[in-house]
Amino acid sequence: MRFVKGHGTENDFVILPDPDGVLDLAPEAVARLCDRRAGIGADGVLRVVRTKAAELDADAGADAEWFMDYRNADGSIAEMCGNGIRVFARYLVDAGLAAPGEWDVATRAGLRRVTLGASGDVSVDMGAPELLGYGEASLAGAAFQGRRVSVGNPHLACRVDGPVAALDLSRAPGFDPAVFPDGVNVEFFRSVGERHVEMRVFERGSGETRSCGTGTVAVAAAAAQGTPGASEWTVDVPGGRVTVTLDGRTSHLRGPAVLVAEGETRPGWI
Ligand SMILES: N[C@H](CCC[C@H](N)C(=O)O)C(=O)O
Repeated sequence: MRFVKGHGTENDFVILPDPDGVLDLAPEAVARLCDRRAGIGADGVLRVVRTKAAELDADAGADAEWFMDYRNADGSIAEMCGNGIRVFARYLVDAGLAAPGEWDVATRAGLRRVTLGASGDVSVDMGAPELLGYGEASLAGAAFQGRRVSVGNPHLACRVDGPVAALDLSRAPGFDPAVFPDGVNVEFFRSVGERHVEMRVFERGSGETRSCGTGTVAVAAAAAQGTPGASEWTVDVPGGRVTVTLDGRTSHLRGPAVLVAEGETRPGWI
């Protein structure tokens, strides 16, 4: 099986070109690919399939040639991946399967419009983040209050006072499954300047990652509560820096997308 390895602010992915949708990607296979010791190693898998070859609802990919089939490292399926879609778009242009410019990608959260040149950063219209009320997470017995935000996938954005580097994310944060029946990505963020935050994240299905694109949008939306009009936010994550723009109608995420390597898995390994 041919693969390409890429990352967006060190949130890394195994890209599986599958234009005709012939790969039957079982959760166990995804977990093996993502295993950082026995496999290739990644936070998730991006299967690249033409929408007409994907099992999508009739209208889901009507205006997009490509569907991003995103999987978390544990093999679970998630609705959307903000760093992943940047890497996905960069792969399509690099592989000559799409031209630089602006076009839609189909995802399980709906169409997402990407804008990219022949190289450099990628910008994505991430849709309107939905502030859904409040929730709580716990770390080592301490409770953290946060805003529940949907970016197509579920987030809990918890503001903290001290450096996020001081938090122990070696274990999953606790949360109420009655509030988050489908699980949740938990972000911890602190303001470090005007419209400038730092963040760490414990992702649903992948554990702590160096970055979470949908999470940066959730954090910017939570931090911007009450900020009138459009605002541009700088979000520092352990893996780098992204820019989130909120305009009251939708949100845009802009950041790097790097292709690192490509190869073939050994026959019979997966
Ligand atoms: N773990 C997330 C999906 C990946 C999100 C993250 N890698 C991003 O860049 O948005 C979830 O289960 O909703």
